[in-house]
Amino acid sequence: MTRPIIALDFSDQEAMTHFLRLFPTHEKLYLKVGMELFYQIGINGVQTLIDAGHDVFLDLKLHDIPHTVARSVRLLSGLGIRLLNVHALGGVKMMQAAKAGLMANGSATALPKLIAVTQLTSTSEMQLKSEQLVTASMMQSVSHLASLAQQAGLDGVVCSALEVKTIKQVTNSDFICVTPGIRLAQTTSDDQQRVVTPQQAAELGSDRIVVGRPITQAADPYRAYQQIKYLWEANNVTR
Ligand SMILES: O=c1ccn([C@@H]2O[C@H](COP(=O)(O)O)[C@@H](O)[C@H]2O)c(=O)[nH]1
Repeated sequence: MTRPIIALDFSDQEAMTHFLRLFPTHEKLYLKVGMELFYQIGINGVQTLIDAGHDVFLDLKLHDIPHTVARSVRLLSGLGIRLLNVHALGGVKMMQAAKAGLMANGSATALPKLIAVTQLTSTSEMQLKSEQLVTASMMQSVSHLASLAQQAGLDGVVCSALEVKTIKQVTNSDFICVTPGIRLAQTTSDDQQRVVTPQQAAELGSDRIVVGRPITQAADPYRAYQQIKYLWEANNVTR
């Protein structure tokens, strides 16, 4: 069974440590370190999480010229993290460079899976048209970006669970779909636009769900984690 990935969106190590102390020490978690926390704890902080037995998704959404992304991915690939991502909007050449950077890492640790963010789950269909001037639908844009990521040799994408079925049709069933934008029914969506419940994500075929505020800002984060894990796993028979 795949555990939900918990987005550790905290501003410093102290807040992160306080949060992790709410979980039993034997519980090995799948944790996502994003930009906010990484800028504070850096590579050493990520190493601390790995040394404690947790799996780590380093969500830095790299998006720069191919040379810069390749060198960054090469460096980050040796940390022992499980997942690393770039932005598909950087283009095929940038994603190919990222893959080449990954393969050029000579460290003995297992290399992470490399995935690409398609359209952020905080982007609505309306924003796609009015701000990005994209005339295609959200589904077309996301599945096109997923095809480009596959073409560049990446392992999968970050998308909304709403797009998983179409992505798997245009790529293949093994192409990994990691899906944030998860909310329990009848709760706030915050800044997320393309949102589903853990049960829906499972039914729609997500490979991994990413959950932040519904756990980190819950009155009882461990209880919220267990509830979401149960709802996800109970509906997810194949993973
Ligand atoms: O399209 C994307 C890509 C990444 N994220 C990240 O996932 C979490 C979601 O947090 P919530 O509090 O559950 O909304 C957050 O760290 C984002 O940076 C995303 O939401 N959408």
